[in-house]
Amino acid sequence: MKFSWKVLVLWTLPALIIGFFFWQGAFASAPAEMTKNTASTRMTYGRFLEYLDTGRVKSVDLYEGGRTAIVEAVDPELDNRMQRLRVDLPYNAPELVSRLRDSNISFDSHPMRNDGAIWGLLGNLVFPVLLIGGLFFLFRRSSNIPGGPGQAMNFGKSKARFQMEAKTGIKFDDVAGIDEAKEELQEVVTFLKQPERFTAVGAKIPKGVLLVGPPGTGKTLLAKAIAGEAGVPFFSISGSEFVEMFVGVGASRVRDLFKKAKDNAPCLIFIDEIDAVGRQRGAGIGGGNDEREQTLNQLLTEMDGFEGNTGIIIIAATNRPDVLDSALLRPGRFDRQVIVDAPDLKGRLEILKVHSRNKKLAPSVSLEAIARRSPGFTGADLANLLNEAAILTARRRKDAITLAEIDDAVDRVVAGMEGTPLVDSKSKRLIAYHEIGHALIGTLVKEHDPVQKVTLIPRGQAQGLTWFTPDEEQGLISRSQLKARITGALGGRAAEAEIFGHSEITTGAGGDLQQVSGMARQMVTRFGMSELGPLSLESQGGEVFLGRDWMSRSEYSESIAAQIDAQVRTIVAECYEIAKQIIRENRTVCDRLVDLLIEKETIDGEEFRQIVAEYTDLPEKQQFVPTL
Ligand SMILES: Nc1ncnc2c1ncn2[C@@H]1O[C@H](COP(=O)(O)OP(=O)(O)OP(=O)(O)O)[C@@H](O)[C@H]1O
Ligand SMILES: [Zn+2]
Repeated sequence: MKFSWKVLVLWTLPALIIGFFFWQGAFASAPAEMTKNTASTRMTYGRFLEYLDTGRVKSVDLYEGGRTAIVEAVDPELDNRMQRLRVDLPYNAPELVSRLRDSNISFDSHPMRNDGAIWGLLGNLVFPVLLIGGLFFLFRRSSNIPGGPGQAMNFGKSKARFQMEAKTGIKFDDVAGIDEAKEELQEVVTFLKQPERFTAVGAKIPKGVLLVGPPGTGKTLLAKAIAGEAGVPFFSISGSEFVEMFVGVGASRVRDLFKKAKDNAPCLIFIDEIDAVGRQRGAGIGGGNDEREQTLNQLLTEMDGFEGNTGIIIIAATNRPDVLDSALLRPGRFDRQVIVDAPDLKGRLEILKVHSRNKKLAPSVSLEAIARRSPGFTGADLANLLNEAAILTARRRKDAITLAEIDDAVDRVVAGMEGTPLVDSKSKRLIAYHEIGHALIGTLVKEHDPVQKVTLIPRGQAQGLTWFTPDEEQGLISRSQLKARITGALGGRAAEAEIFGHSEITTGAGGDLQQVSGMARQMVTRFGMSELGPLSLESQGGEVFLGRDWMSRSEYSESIAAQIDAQVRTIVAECYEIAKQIIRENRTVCDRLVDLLIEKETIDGEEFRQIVAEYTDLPEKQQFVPTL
């Protein structure tokens, strides 16, 4: 943190104040009773009751919240002399207290010895706490003057956790690569800016739009751009923040949010992750979640409670539209859906243009090459990629980002941080065979995507990696392509088993097998590519289609489940056999590639294919591979 007087004053002043009151509190109420609260002789509780019954007790003083009594009693064994005795009482003896009150024994109850000091201290703390609270509030206020450009204001963390930005400062130009979504939402800007145009001809302005798409595709950004273009305030909250532990809190947050929004209309409300509150009611584990349902009901009520021309538009985002309660999607609520998907090649190029505006790129770097190198990247990934590349450039003390940094940044975004390679050892050899297994099968199976590079440099969780260049914008995927992918993914395990023997296979294939099972299962249940025929048997969420409704997996018959499992197993077994066979038949080139990989740590796709081609014919598709 940078040094500033404001911070110094804000922290030291309260500290001094607290210190002062502690010091004062500790002395202020050192009680005078301390002297009375002592007695050297103890008496058991039973004895005390006996004394009480026989009328020997003259006075009782309770201390320490009723846990200790100092009793004055006459002791017959000591010539009826008065004695001060200390009795430890069983905690909280209310009958005793009422009995003493009703008797004519002198009875008093004192705050405990330290009670006095503690209460005094607490009493004295209330003031400084209020003072500090006030100071912080002032500080927050002064640094968050509403209306400042792009300023986020958090309305009282404890109550409504929504953010408000008076001006988002984001324009449609800042959002790229999702042109269709932008076009559809252009109209929303007009709803906010000129509602008269619609109401004049009797059109009902929609209240809610649902943005559907995977994380990081720019849904939040798009919503902010709408607010920015329309020049209206932007309220945002995440669905997960609505739902709290305490029943009723979520509903009251919804109420607060809409109240604030109405006060600031025209404006835009953005609810991220709406599926967190908007799941189908009564579908939760154990019959549902009262708090969530209450929150959802409040949201529905609020949405019904205002007219479309009030100037409030609600935009919600989710990547699971299928789990949403159908009440949310009815007319008058989120009745418009806009898909915000991961960008295609052209889209990625556009996004890269936006995010490279303020970055220094070497002339040799073409954004198009980066776009080609990053299939499947979302807008957030691309922004992250360029930033990582810039960080690497700075670390390497270069003055512009070159292809080397882009390349490393891609690997980093996809697979995580680079680790230190293993020294030559048996396990390094095994990993090399595993990766070469993937790459070799990827190269020799006809329908597989070409190898981009194989490396033994660990990244993230992986000890080695094989990269493939996916067929750009391929669209539909055929059954044989899926089987080729499964075979390739099994290549690592197949090589381990063929070379080192079944007893030496390792956990390194765990991730591969997960992918394999996922793909094979989808072939059977989603794409109707097995002997079970062209049937959709399972939704993405793991639900199963039976007759008219989607049901959870446990609801369909054991026999269907068994048939699905058998089909999945057949596909995987078949692919695994092919993979092992390819390794067996190409053992010589496999060994040579492993030696080379251990020596060089990385082999690029072109070199890899050249070496393989010396031993065997490459399938046609693999012979001409565009490189970056
Ligand atoms: N289409 C895009 N154009 C430009 N930048 C984008 C785009 N998509 C994402 N980004 C960048 O990624 C960041 C994160 O995106 P954003 O938060 O909008 O994604 P999201 O879809 O809302 O994700 P989530 O569902 O995880 O909230 C943005 O701030 C922006 O820098
Ligand atoms: Zn693997």
